[in-house]
Amino acid sequence: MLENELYEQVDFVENPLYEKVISNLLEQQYSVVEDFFDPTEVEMLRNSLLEKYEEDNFKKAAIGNRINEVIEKTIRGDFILWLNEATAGEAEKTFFRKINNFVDYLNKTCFLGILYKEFHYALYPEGTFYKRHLDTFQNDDRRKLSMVCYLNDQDWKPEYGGELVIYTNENGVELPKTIYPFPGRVVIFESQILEHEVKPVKTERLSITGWLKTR
Ligand SMILES: O=C(O)CCC(=O)C(=O)O
Ligand SMILES: [Fe+2]
Repeated sequence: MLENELYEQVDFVENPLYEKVISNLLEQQYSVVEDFFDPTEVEMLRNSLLEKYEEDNFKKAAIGNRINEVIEKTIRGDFILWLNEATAGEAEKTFFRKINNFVDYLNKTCFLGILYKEFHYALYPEGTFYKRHLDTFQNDDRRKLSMVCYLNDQDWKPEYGGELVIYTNENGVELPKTIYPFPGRVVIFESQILEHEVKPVKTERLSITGWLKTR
């Protein structure tokens, strides 16, 4: 037993990327990282998303919880497909391996107690948006951290729109932070604290969005 405990401590390797995310979260309640996934992983996920979208597997995103869903195009206009880890393909398996690794790290270092996760692909067609909201308005206060990974084309330009705007608050003053959905970029933020919105997109915008949840 003692031997095992010792091994567990020796096993722990500090991960600079995850450490950066953690200190960002502590300091400003959100973090933006460019190298959470490598370019081949992003490309695989992007292709998988597009394939599934073309096969018509996506549905119009709703608001409210799963029992009380309302489709409200004046609030959000994206199409989504929930991911199932158990039946995931190669691209999604790789995705979940990394997410699980990250969750383990968070639970070991921050005692966040993340027990569940849920992720969906999202596609915002031209002209769509997601109005300012809090992710816990889905009646799910177990959502602790929101994660978005952008799967846009390599030549994505700021003028294509679809910025994520996070409304931070510094000493009682609201400070909107604009984050462009460049491919491979991952945004992580406190689900219960930070309101945010997706500005109208001028061209199709692709991502994976998900939540790390407590019990
Ligand atoms: O795609 C994004 O940048 C954010 C999406 C979002 O806010 C949501 O799905 O709840
Ligand atoms: Fe959101």
